[in-house]
Amino acid sequence: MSSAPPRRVAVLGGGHLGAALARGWAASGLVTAADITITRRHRSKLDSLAGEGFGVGTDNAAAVSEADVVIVAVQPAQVEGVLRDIAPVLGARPLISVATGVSLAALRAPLGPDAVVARAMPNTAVEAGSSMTCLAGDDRSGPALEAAESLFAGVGRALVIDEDMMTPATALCACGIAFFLRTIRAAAQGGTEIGFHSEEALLLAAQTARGAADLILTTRSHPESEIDRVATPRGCTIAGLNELEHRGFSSAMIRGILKASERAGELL
Ligand SMILES: NC(=O)C1=CN([C@@H]2O[C@H](COP(=O)(O)OP(=O)(O)OC[C@H]3O[C@@H](n4cnc5c(N)ncnc54)[C@H](OP(=O)(O)O)[C@@H]3O)[C@@H](O)[C@H]2O)C=CC1
Ligand SMILES: O=C(O)[C@@H]1CCC=N1
Repeated sequence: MSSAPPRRVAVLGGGHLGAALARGWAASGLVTAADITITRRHRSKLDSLAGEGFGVGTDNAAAVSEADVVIVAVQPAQVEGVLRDIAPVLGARPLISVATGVSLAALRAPLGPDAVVARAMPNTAVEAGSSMTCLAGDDRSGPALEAAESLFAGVGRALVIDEDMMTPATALCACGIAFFLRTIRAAAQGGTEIGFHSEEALLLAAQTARGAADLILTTRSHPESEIDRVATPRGCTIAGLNELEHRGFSSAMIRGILKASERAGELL
């Protein structure tokens, strides 16, 4: 069971993921917007988050000083500089990095060996409370891993994995949401070609995708068993499925995941 979520959170790096995290935690009720401070260098780009009630600023060390837990959400190559900024004030606060490819050892290098750090790999569905987030820590991560479990379980599902699986997790979950989004978009495009207005086609495709995911998550059955229940002999489903496979659908998805994993492993 995860412990109570931290009261005050500093999100260093209010870009796409940092903003999604802040909004997801506030929407879930896990942390109030006023207790989340988001930083980035360009203050004006934080105006809309400030308007939503979040604390915003450009001073990482000041944000850390007022927080119970720190989230690092800058690009991988920017992590080291941010950690150097905050090293003098971090103390024993748990720090969770969502940066791709930045190891626990690399996080501790500028902070010192006793820094309480963990890694998280969520996807942008944190904003909708529906992320799949993988977490990793080691024997010195204690409170950081606990804070990560409670924060990320509040905006989807969280699973602790070995650190050496964080790169594959990046490809399958963090990049993977883009692949499923493209699949939904493509299905909607097909829907429009067969007669639906685009907004209707998108709704139908997205709810159908959600249904497919819910079937697997609630029944724990295998996708192929579920497909067998849909595909009536000589019917339209098997005709469509076989056409997808003739066009390389499964192969394209598998290759996309492999490529993303390969690139994720090269980011630093
Ligand atoms: N996007 C996603 O879906 C996912 C991303 N990740 C990881 O999350 C991290 C962020 O990715 P993403 O949100 O896409 O990237 P973005 O480029 O959108 O966000 C990074 C943000 O960091 C800010 N930043 C840069 N330097 C500093 C600094 N010194 N202090 C404070 N803020 C700073 C930038 O703003 P400014 O220029 O104004 O400073 C920018 O808004 C990456 O490491 C990525 O690997 C992980 C999982 C999913
Ligand atoms: O594309 C990227 O590099 C980041 C990491 C995973 C998702 N977005």
